[in-house]
Amino acid sequence: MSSTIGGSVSVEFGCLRKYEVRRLSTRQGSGRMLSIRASVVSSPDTLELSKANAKQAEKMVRVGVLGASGYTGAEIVRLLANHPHFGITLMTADRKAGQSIGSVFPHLITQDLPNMVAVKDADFSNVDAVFCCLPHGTTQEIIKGLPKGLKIVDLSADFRLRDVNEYEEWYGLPHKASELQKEAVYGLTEVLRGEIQNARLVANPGCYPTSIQLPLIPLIKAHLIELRNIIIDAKSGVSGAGRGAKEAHLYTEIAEGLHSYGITKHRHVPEIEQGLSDASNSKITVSFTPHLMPMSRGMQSTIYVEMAPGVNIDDLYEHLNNTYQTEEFVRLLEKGVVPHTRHVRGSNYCLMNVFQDRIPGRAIIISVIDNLVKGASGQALQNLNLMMGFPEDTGLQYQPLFP
Ligand SMILES: NC(=O)C1=CN([C@@H]2O[C@H](COP(=O)(O)OP(=O)(O)OC[C@H]3O[C@@H](n4cnc5c(N)ncnc54)[C@H](OP(=O)(O)O)[C@@H]3O)[C@@H](O)[C@H]2O)C=CC1
Ligand SMILES: CC(=O)N[C@@H](CCC(=O)OP(=O)(O)O)C(=O)O
Repeated sequence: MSSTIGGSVSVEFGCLRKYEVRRLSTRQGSGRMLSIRASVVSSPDTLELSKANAKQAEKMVRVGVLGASGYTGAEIVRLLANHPHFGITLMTADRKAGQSIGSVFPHLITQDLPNMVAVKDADFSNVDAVFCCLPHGTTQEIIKGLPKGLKIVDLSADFRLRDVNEYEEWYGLPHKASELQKEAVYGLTEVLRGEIQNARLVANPGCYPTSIQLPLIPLIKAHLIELRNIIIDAKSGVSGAGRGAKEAHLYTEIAEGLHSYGITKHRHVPEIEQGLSDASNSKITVSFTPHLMPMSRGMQSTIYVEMAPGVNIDDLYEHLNNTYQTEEFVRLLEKGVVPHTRHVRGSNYCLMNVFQDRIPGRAIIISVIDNLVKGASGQALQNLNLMMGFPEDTGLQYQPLFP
């Protein structure tokens, strides 16, 4: 069905048409080009191959989207429209059970999909893998009851913290599936892809922790920054809070203003500290303050760090550049260029850059993602691609929507 040779992927659908997607990498500069060629395959050998491909196509991965009527669920459905190997066979909703996806999300009307059902009525016999896009707390109970053979990518926070006591402390709920917690792999793709490939249950990272850990983990591992006094000022679009109606997220509460929330006690603190502490083999604590921005999607983390003795801003830049040189979805911008949330909108990219502070020895890191894509559904798809043995960028070649 698909093969990867160097930078090219060739995909055959059914038996006759062959698409070749070739990525031309010009990483010296920052550009890359994508060329797509379609041709008719006709030699006897390729006809045999096509029959095999048709068989393989029958084995399309059957995907369930639990919570398809929410923002991250809808984003999974949008991304999967472009996926050659994954087909949606099941979608669930709670209040909106029984409805079609097009009635809940008219932008998805073009997709021919089954109506959403309640989880209790869901038939998992025709599902190989699920994206679980449900509120935390509910998720543990539901995942516990799923058939054992299913691959699961959970977008909620329920399996991200290894220590279930810490989960209880920060989420205010006892963990109800501690056995499953032991097998969960944290899904920060660029950092843990080896483990993710072999996982059955992946805990997809939170949006803030994704934007924060991607720049900090390589710098910590290379001892380029001090482990103390890490200060993170982060801002999110309102879709980060989900689609459920809440007074705090009314237009009148959000528009024409900006406010911080969760000061000193946001539930992403232990997740961020867990990832950074793993990278340093010592306990790291951070100051983290999130803010709500009057925009629908997008996230920026501005991170203030102290450089290690003898380290300068060029060392930070060169190290991040080397680390992410071969990564599709994480890019360091050219020196001096400021990443904006608009530069990643609708895409799975994380863009970042580092700047010398006017205070000697300090650096400022800026990292941007789309909270619904790299911060949720895009990274989830990247992970399921790996778990199912496909190139991790399959179905994720969306360029950012700009301006
Ligand atoms: N939004 C974001 O940017 C990010 C979100 N996440 C996490 O992903 C998960 C989903 O988030 P998001 O899509 O924003 O949330 P939404 O509130 O938009 O959607 C929640 C979904 O879960 C369904 N649901 C709610 N309660 C239940 C229940 N008791 N049983 C079964 N289904 C239920 C809802 O159904 P219905 O609509 O029919 O009531 C809906 O489909 C959450 O855990 C969130 O924390 C992670 C990273 C980023
Ligand atoms: C704007 C907003 O409210 N954002 C959410 C985080 C979104 C996210 O990543 O959430 P999970 O950890 O639940 O997956 C919050 O601050 O709680």
